[in-house]
Amino acid sequence: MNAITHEPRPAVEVRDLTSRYGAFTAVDRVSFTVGHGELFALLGTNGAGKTTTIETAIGLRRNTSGTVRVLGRDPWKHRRELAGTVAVIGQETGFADDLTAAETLKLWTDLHRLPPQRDLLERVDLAHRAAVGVGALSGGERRRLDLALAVATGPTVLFADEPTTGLDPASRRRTWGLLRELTERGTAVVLTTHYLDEAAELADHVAIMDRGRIARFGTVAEITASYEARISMRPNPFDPLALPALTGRTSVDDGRLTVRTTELQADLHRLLDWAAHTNVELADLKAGPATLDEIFAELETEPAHAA
Ligand SMILES: Nc1ncnc2c1ncn2[C@@H]1O[C@H](COP(=O)(O)OP(=O)(O)OP(=O)(O)O)[C@@H](O)[C@H]1O
Repeated sequence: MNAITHEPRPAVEVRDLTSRYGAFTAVDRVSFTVGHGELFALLGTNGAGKTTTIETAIGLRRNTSGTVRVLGRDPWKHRRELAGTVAVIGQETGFADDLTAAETLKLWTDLHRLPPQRDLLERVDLAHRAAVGVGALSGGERRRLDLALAVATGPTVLFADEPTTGLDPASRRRTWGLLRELTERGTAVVLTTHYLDEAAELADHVAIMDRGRIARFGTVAEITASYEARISMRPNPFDPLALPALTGRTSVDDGRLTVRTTELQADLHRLLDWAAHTNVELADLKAGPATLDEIFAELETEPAHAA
């Protein structure tokens, strides 16, 4: 139906993308590529530039400099041609607000000459909202309807801006299943999210944006491995001077002891051993890699990027 064919080149190529709002640089020389069947997750603090990047990639915003190619095309110039193969979650669907969710899905499948797919509303937890006008759906429900439309057609590229924000854990997992189904069918997915577990679950590669730049890139495991692991607890009784020798750095905040360490297992062993021998209770003990919040907090303390 459309002239865009699969090419060996990446589905999405962003090179040195810079976007300014007046004098303010919201996206600063960002580069990444996404292959067919790959899921690329963009994470970042609020205002890091994720939405601006996505809006540029779907042709809603013109970049100040750099190049953006989606299926080899400039999305700003070829948005209409790309519309048949590129789907977007999180922007206006373009459907009439007074059509119900069920009517919207039927119109969509009819337009694409697909058989009716009534179970799709159920799969995105919208069966109970089937008769509700699209205009009366919440933001999260609209994103799920967008996802149902995307799953129905199996787009070549899907841009999903925070598809799971506001969903309960069970709905999030169902959404993950549908996104995985799409990548297995070859769809390239660019996802923005505020959740590291979501990126860990789904993404082949992750970029963490901070103040317009990609501050970290890799798999979630690679990124978290580049930060010290954390052990934290509320020792009871607590005498900071009685702690055993540890490899990691300790800090105390409001009775909670935190150890930042590159030797998680060894330091945890030392602490447990010490607690057993000294009859100290390690209340609310947590141990594991740095969380996204901790990574963001550390990024924020890094100096602003050099120009
Ligand atoms: N229309 C605009 N005019 C001026 N500044 C803008 C405009 N839109 C966004 N910005 C600024 O550009 C920066 C990047 O915004 P953007 O929405 O891309 O970030 P984000 O990473 O998607 O944030 P969030 O997670 O909060 O959605 C922010 O500092 C924001 O205030």
